[in-house]
Amino acid sequence: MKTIGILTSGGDAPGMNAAIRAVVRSAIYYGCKVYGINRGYKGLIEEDIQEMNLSSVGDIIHRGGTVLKSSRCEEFKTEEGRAIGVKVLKKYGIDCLVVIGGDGSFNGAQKLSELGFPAIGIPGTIDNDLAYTDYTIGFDTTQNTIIDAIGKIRDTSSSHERVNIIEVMGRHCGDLALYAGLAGGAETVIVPEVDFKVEDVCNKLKTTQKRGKRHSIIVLAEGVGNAQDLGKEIIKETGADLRVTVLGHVQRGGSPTAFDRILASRMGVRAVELLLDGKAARVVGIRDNKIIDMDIHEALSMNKTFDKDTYEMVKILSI
Ligand SMILES: Nc1ncnc2c1ncn2[C@@H]1O[C@H](COP(=O)(O)OP(=O)(O)O)[C@@H](O)[C@H]1O
Ligand SMILES: O=P(O)(O)OC[C@H]1O[C@](O)(COP(=O)(O)O)[C@@H](O)[C@@H]1O
Ligand SMILES: [Mg+2]
Repeated sequence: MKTIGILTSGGDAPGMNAAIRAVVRSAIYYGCKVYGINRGYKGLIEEDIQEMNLSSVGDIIHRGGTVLKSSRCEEFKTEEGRAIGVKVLKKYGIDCLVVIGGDGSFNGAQKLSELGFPAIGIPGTIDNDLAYTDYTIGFDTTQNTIIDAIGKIRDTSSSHERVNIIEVMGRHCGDLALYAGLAGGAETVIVPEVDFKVEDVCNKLKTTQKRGKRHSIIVLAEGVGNAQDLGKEIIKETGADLRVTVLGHVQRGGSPTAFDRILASRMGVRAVELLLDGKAARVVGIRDNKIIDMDIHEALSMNKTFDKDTYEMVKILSI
């Protein structure tokens, strides 16, 4: 019988609970013992741990956030911090660890593996910034939250014939801006992966205004820069009546979509199967709708390619 530890780390993401449920329920089904580690690596170092049973994960599949709580923990980036972590895992008799988080959390899991402690990563981040997987848990829900917001802003933007800049999350990855921009019918999408000129944005506004389109939605990825500053430059150049909305943490919450719940469930079960097979230092992902797993070092060394075709398509569809 194996003893599995599970934690959630980094920015929370809708669907993390569905992944926790899948790991706990499938592990118990296969006869394992499961310990939930609260507040990510911070809770590991501080020994904030409890055993989980089938009902610990009851009534959570539909809930956003993470019942295990999450954190960012600087101490775990140090050798000393990780050594404490490994000592605590051993003290509880934990044989292997499931880490649900993003690129940063996976770096932590990789370091644990280098210390000889078996860890498996499940991608939970709204950013969709991991190259080895088509989707991360939470990305779909957040896209839907953003398009809901774009729709509402569009109503007032159209009534007042305004330009609205909507700043969305994604750290250094433009996926949220790009796909939510496409689905929300944005006129302009600005992402960190593609250089842009304020002049081009203004020229587009002038062109569309000439054909009678008086409102415009600009979706800006946070990694590019400040939405207020961009707004000021556009007003200076065009005299537009312009408003800025920074969506912020509303994007991280909410009940996960069916897509994220199903993805999380499939990934959680695969993570447990890997551990039962004695596999370690691997991450779970999805490609072409098939659940895959790969070496964690390999996954983290992959560079994400930006979907330039879709970016060009947004331009064509918004003229
Ligand atoms: N290089 C690293 N070595 C060890 N742990 C790391 C490393 N990078 C990040 N972590 C751990 O993972 C946590 C979450 O990382 P972060 O980048 O904030 O979020 P995410 O995992 O969602 O990308 C960090 O606070 C830290 O505890
Ligand atoms: O929770 P915080 O500290 O406000 O961090 C905000 C950042 O976290 C995210 O929401 C999620 O990023 P991670 O999944 O990498 O933690 C980013 O999109 C955003 O830049
Ligand atoms: Mg990240």
